[in-house]
This record gives sequence, structure tokens and C-alpha cells, in this order.
Amino acid sequence: MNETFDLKGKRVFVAGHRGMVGSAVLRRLAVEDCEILTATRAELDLLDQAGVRRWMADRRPDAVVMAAAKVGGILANDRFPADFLYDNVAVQTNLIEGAFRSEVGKLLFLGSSCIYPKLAPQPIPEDALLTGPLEPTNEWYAIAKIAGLKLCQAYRRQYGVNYISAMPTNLYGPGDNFHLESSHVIPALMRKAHEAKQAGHKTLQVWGSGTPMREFLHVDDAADALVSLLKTYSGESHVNVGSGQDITIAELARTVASIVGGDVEITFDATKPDGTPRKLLDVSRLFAMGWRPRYSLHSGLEQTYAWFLRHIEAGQVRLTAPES
Ligand SMILES: NC(=O)c1ccc[n+]([C@@H]2O[C@H](COP(=O)([O-])OP(=O)(O)OC[C@H]3O[C@@H](n4cnc5c(N)ncnc54)[C@H](OP(=O)(O)O)[C@@H]3O)[C@@H](O)[C@H]2O)c1
Ligand SMILES: C[C@@H]1O[C@H](OP(=O)(O)OP(=O)(O)OC[C@H]2O[C@@H](n3cnc4c(=O)[nH]c(N)nc43)[C@H](O)[C@@H]2O)[C@@H](O)[C@H](O)[C@@H]1O
Repeated sequence: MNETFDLKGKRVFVAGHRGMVGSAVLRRLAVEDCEILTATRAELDLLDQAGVRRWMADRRPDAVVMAAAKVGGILANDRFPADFLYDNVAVQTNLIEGAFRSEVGKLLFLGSSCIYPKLAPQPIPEDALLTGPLEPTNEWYAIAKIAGLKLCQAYRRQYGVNYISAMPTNLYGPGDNFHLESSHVIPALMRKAHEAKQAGHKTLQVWGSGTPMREFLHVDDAADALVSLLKTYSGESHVNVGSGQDITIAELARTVASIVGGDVEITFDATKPDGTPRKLLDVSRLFAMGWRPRYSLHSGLEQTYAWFLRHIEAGQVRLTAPES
């Protein structure tokens, strides 16, 4: 089940290499003896099936890491269900089918912890998939991601290809999207706390009740786990990728506020959704392979805020709405 895929001398296509996860995968692959292939959206729109087929046939990668997707936080998922379902089904289907046609030997698909039922047992084992109703704010994205992991399984069963899937928990770190409407919670709170400090404002507004719990993983740890799976994992089941620890959103807000500094009072905006109450992944399968994260949440947040400060003045932080 775990035959090794040696990256030495291999041509690895990282789809979505300008995104938070894709750029972290590039940093991690830089220490492997492989050739990295990339394409910007202008060079290759992954919604274009014929274009993806041509690109794959022309460039002939040995492996594909699928870090390209339509991604956003709770509000974006809730507001743009058609985009999150259509774009993700199209991008992932084009990449998986295009890779198969061009005889790609190894492919890693990335899902998300929102594939599991809203009220799944905690921590959530891989086999909780499809055992109950999904969280309504992100069911469109979740259904696309479930289709992606099932497409990898289907190609594996029908054609015997080594296509695997990883399900990362909520990620954060350098290169994240800090746009306040479309981002995830960590970049949003970090930006809000930073701007409050600069303006001398005394409140940090947190969406929802603050009671939901979330598990977080620094993106460089996630990239390390993903490359490790690419090299060593060949199973049909998807694998959870997380830190194994979660905290409440209220506690996260206090931690971010203390790292950013400034003296803010935390307030809660009950008009915004809470989403799923808890989604802590059972990471025993990944940890049994010997993998562990390097960042604690606190050290990861400090590293991310230091990155934010180094890049904000140069205009290298994503503060505006992502391209659709
Ligand atoms: N962020 C998280 O918390 C999290 C958690 C679990 C799993 N994941 C998974 O990790 C993967 C990457 O997420 P991320 O956070 O890195 O997102 P991201 O920062 O938004 O990056 C997504 C990348 O995909 C590219 N892309 C999207 N549609 C495309 C298209 N039609 N053609 C070409 N490129 C396209 C984007 O290109 P542009 O640069 O041109 O926009 C961008 O580089 C996704 O599969 C996501 O489900 C993320
Ligand atoms: C990893 C992704 O997680 C996403 O769910 P999900 O954890 O709720 O994604 P987030 O948007 O990170 O929100 C997590 C929690 O933080 C709260 N929150 C508090 N303040 C803020 C804020 O200023 N911005 C944001 N964005 N949240 C905030 C939010 O209400 C929710 O309870 C899914 O929608 C995706 O499909 C995907 O699975």
C-alpha cells in the first residue's frame, strides 16, 4: 500500500503555485532533487479542459500536486455556491483526466476538512466521510471536494493509477488571502488587529459567537506533510492532514490580538455565521507514518505576522478580492 515514489529527477507540476499552499509546496520541493513545472492562470486556465489536455501532453509531468482551487472562508463559500461548486469540479476534473491521458504516474489531490458531516464524531476519522449531512455554509465546496477524492479513487480502481488524496485542516501562513470578506479567520483577524492597532481603535470584531472550535496547521507544515504523502503513500483512502489540536475562535482572537499588540476589546458580530461547531481531524493515520508538525499555533502565528509586516509595505500581501 505504501510503495515509494522517488522524486529524484522527476518532473512535478504544482498546479496553483501562486496560492498559499502551492507556494509552500514549491518551497518544500526546492530541497528535493526534482524539476518543478508551473503555469500561471494567464498561461493555463484550468477551467479550459482542452487547454489542460494540451498542456499535459506537451509538458509530460511525472507527478501532479493539485493546489489549484476556488478557495475562501465561511462567507465567500456561503455567498458564491455556484462558483465554489462549478469551478472546483471543473478544475479538478480537468486536471485528473488530463493527467490520466498523459500517463502521469502520481497525482495528489487536496480536499478539505469540510468534506465531513457537520456533526461528525470528534476527532474525525477518515471513514466518517458520507455518514451524515454537511455544514450548509460550505456544502457546495465540500461536494466538489468529495467528487475530487472519489474521482481519484475511481481512476485508481478502473485504471490502476496511483492517484491519492489528502484532506488538510484549516491552514494559514505566508501568502494567505487577507481580504476581509473572502478570507479565512486567521488572516482576517490578523489584518483587523493590525489595522486597529495602527488606527488606535479599541475593538476587534469577531464574526459569530466565538464558540466554534477550529484546528489550524501552518502551511509550511502542511506542505511538508503533502510532499511526504506524495513520496510514500499509495493507498486508496484519503488521509487527514492536521495538527491534532483545536481551540475556540474566541481564544484564537485573544491570541492573535496579543501577538499583534495593541489594547483591543474583542466583540462578537452575531449576524455572521458560526459554521460547523467543531472539526478536529483524527490524524492518527498520518502520525503513524512518523510525520509531526513543527510549528505550534503560537509560533506559527508569530511567524505569519512577521511575514505580514515584512510584506505589507511592499504591497505583497493579498488585501483585495481574489480573481474569479
Ligand atoms: N486555505 C486553507 O485553509 C485550506 C484548507 C484545506 C485545504 N486547502 C486546499 O489547498 C488548496 C489550495 O488552497 P490555498 O489556500 O492555497 O488557495 P489560494 O491561495 O486561493 O490558491 C489557489 C490557487 O489556485 C489557482 N487557481 C484557481 N482557479 C484557477 C484556474 N481556473 N486556473 C488556474 N489557476 C487557478 C489560483 O490562481 P491565481 O493565483 O491566478 O488566483 C491560486 O494560485 C485547495 O485545494 C484547498 O482546498 C486549503
Ligand atoms: C478550510 C475552509 O474552512 C471554511 O470554513 P470555516 O472553518 O468555517 O472557515 P473560516 O472562514 O476560517 O471561519 C472559521 C470560524 O471563524 C469565525 N470568524 C470570526 N471572525 C472571522 C472573520 O473575520 N473572518 C472569517 N472568515 N471567519 C471569522 C467564523 O464565523 C467561523 O466560525 C470553509 O467555508 C471552507 O469550505 C474550507 O473548508
